Amino acid sequence: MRFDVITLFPEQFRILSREGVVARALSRGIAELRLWNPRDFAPGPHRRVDDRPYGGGPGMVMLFEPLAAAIAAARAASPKSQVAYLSPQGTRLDQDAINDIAAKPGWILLAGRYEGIDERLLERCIDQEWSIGDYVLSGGELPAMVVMDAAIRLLPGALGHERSAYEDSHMSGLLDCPHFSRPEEIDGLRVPKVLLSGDHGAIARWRRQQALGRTWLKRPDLLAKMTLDQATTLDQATTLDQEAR
Ligand SMILES: CN1CCN(C(=O)c2nonc2N)CC1
Repeated sequence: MRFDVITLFPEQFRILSREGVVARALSRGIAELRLWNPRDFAPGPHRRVDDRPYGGGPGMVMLFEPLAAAIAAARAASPKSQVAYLSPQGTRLDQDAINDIAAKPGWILLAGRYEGIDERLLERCIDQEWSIGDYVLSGGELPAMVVMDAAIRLLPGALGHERSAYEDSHMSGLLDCPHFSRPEEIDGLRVPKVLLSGDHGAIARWRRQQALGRTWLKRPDLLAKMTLDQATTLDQATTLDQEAR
């Protein structure tokens, strides 16, 4: 899977290639990342990438021409990729959306800055607009990294234990179950006995019950979204899990 990111701050993306799941996926060729700086596509000696907004008002707007040229160059390099702009006005991303994103061959992510981009880019050059949440950040770089992290970890081979991605929160439509590790007791707080029993069926049932209970208490909206067939799939997965262990 390939990501092309259009950003005025390519250095920010160094963190992705340093350590962790994404860095490992990049080093193994499971995912690719190429960065495009609009300033390299800005004409004239000053290579302007922003200017004042028509109609007045605070801040600056990113200019159409350099971004359109950078998008065209990225499209030429990644012809199978669609273009997505990260912004608070975009479609709010959830795990289902990330699953769909991860199923595509690649994405060109436009990370905006300042007050935003010239609106005509959305009409002429951008295929999708995504938001990572209803709050305003200082730029689109962190949202782009959030999308890359969430999608790349789903790719085959990206995580050590293939099933981990499936068992994570939200993958099954539920919140995650509680996790415990050594020691068995901390300040009178003991690890649930079932987790020490070695009975994998009982452990799987306990974990599913905990996930359902937590979701009911913390995010009942997720349960409302969950269809009966998903719940059945969850049961089947758990049964398969039991048989496999
Ligand atoms: C121009 N720039 C404004 C700030 N921004 C966001 O707040 C954002 N992006 O994706 N989800 C979000 N929330 C990115 C774009």
